[in-house]
Amino acid sequence: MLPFARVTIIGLGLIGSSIARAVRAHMPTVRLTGYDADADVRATVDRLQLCDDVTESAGAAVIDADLVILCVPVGAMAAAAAELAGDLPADAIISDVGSSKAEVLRVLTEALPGATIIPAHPVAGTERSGPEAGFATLFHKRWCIITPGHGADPAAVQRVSEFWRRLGADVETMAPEHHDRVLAVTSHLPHLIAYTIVGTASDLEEVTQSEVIKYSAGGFRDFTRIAASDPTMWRDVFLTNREAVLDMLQRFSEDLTALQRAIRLGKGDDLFDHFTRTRAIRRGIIEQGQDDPAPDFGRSHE
Ligand SMILES: NC(=O)C1=CN([C@@H]2O[C@H](COP(=O)(O)OP(=O)(O)OC[C@H]3O[C@@H](n4cnc5c(N)ncnc54)[C@H](O)[C@@H]3O)[C@@H](O)[C@H]2O)C=CC1
Ligand SMILES: O=C(O)C(=O)Cc1ccc(O)cc1
Repeated sequence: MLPFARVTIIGLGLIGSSIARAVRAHMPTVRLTGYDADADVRATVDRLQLCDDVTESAGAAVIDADLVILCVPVGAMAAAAAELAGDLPADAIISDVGSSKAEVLRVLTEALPGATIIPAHPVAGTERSGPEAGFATLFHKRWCIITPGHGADPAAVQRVSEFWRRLGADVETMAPEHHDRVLAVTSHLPHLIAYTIVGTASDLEEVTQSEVIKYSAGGFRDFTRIAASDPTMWRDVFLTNREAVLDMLQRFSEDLTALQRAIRLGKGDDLFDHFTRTRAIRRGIIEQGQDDPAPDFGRSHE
């Protein structure tokens, strides 16, 4: 049996439109309703026929939903929830796909008192945004982390887990605070480093922009892809996962300083040992079948 019959997606950008496409592909009988605050996005979703209905308000979109998924930037979750609060059916489950979880659970609980809130984070995406960037296979064999709060209804957690499994994801359940620490080091800090290094390279006086582009070897090219990620989305991630990111950043700075010192003092053995340890970590990731699908993930859909 399908976990949900009527699914509403609020926010029809990369992730929302990918969910719509994946629902169409894997659960074609589900009735899909969508709403986006941006009229151009609504028109695009209509043209691409990604939903059965695209409404003119958030309230109209949720009126008979049994699952509502908020796919807006994490800084817009509170406003999106407040907008639909008056029309959310009492038995509906509300979920989201935000990249940070504790703060989102807090604002959703505040905006929707008494609602069944089961947050989730599909750990799958690209640097692109908008409804045309989405694709149906985005979640295939990628993790989706469900982060229920204390006392969440286990049956509701099961239904949301089953929904994501049907979209092709592997599902794990985790406390929101633990999620935020794990993702701070595996996703948020790497994005911050990419944003930094691309800025550093472009600010160099003695190296021209065209040299940076022309001679960007593999490593730097990968950073430029990550640093092209959506500014609104990432601003919100850093502001809503502040403590965990600052803690990981502190540890990272200390480790960077240790490497800096090893270079300055010519301690080749220290550098070699460090690089040997990190090479083993990469090999472990590949052996577990969790390799990055490709730095150009998603481009084949352009
Ligand atoms: N981009 C990625 O790789 C991933 C993003 N996420 C999370 O997914 C969420 C959405 O990200 P994307 O789809 O990449 O962003 P996007 O920018 O492609 O789409 C967001 C959409 O939300 C709409 N929106 C903003 N405020 C709204 C509101 N109050 N009501 C209705 N619609 C509103 C925007 O008009 C836009 O169309 C974010 O919370 C992000 O942290 C999660 C996994 C991966
Ligand atoms: O494009 C990439 O490499 C990503 O890391 C995509 C991504 C961005 C945000 C998330 O919360 C999850 C995945």
